Amino acid sequence: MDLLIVNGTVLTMEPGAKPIVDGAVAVRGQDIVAVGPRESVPVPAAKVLDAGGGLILPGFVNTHTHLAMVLLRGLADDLPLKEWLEQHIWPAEKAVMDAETVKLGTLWAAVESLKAGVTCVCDMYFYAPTVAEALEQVGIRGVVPESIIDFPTPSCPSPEVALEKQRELCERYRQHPLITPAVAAHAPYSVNAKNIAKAAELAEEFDVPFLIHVAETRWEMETFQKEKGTTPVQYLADLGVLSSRTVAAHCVHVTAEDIATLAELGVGVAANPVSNLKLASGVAPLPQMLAQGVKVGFGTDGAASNNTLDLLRDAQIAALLYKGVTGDPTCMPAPTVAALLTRGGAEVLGLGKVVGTLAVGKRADVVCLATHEPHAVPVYDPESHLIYAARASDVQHVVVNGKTLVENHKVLTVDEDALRREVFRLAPKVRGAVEAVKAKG
Ligand SMILES: CSC[C@H]1O[C@@H](n2cnc3c(O)ncnc32)[C@H](O)[C@@H]1O
Ligand SMILES: [Zn+2]
Repeated sequence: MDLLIVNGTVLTMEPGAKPIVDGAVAVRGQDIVAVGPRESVPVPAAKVLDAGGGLILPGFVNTHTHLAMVLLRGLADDLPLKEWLEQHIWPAEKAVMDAETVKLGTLWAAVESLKAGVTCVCDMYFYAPTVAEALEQVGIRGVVPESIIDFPTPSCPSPEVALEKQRELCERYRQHPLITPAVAAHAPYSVNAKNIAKAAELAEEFDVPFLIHVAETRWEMETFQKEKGTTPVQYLADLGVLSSRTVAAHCVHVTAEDIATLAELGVGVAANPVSNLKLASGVAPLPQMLAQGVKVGFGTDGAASNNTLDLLRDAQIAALLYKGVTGDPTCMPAPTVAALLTRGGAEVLGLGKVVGTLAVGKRADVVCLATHEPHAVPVYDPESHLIYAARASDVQHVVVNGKTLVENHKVLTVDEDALRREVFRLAPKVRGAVEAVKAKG
């Protein structure tokens, strides 16, 4: 055996499975080869990870983020989405996001993600090959698209170039163990129908995820109703671009008919509760979506609107938020939320057969969560603990694709201190560049 993870309660997150007290997970190469009570799991192993009596569970799956935007964290707060994007974020990206900056931002974001228990990220940004290179360097699993918008982006002077780059990426990364190539179109209000259709066709041709922001704000919903006489979801459905490979980020402003359409077409929804709250975009009707059988996972969105990549925090806030808005304490119970954080996210990304639960034959993406700090003692119910008490800082060990990437809170694959120094060095330049752009008007 290559790796044995022992001395913890195993939460497999397989549907209906009970926690395994004093359980173990055995790993050979990239794969889980045994999960069960300690005495049932084969020994010896080349390496043993001791979970210290805590929890052993699948890594969290971040279904929607913009990794390199960690470099814009806290640069524009307390604004609505449209003003935030058009007057602050897009000018900032234009000024600073070259390939080198995206590489640094993505490395830093991957470190933040791993240390928060996230083993799989679905990015949506620019310079996809650079993003993929950074994720491989850290060792985290990723869905990586090149993104199309109807205006020049930091990596593509035109939508045509973006489409070419999307094709090259899909060809280069098919069959990669960690990187799933993908195609992204920014949103139905920023990409015209022809380009959305071309991007979706490419995703279909390569059978890769198709990512798009959908129905994030009231403005988007009202604009579509006024100008096209339909909702953003129906507009995309009528274009024929929604399918089981679609990852629709947000879906805050959706009608009952939209929810039925999302369910019928097998669309995955990446819900971003914290970003939606911070930008005052609204609250996505997740309980209704789940009741109708829509696939749902959680996303942080970028760190410029969250302002962290702590996906556990998104799940925990969601668990409380829906109780608050419905007045029903049984709404979004801990087991449901824990499932969305892991298995649900994997299903949204089309990776449900690969990761999302601890099961024999799946890749070993595993998190060990310490439960000895005062806020974590005692633990009666592991799922309750995860959703109502645990903190990202409890993440002790992280394994991705069978490789130990974090051991005793330390990232092993990259030099965190050196990256921190580089980010500190870059931050004043980012601030300066953004202020210069704003001063120009
Ligand atoms: C082509 S995707 C990257 C693009 O999206 C921008 N972005 C970041 N967060 C959001 C959001 O919540 N809604 C819409 N667009 C967003 C990001 O700044 C990049 O320009
Ligand atoms: Zn987003």
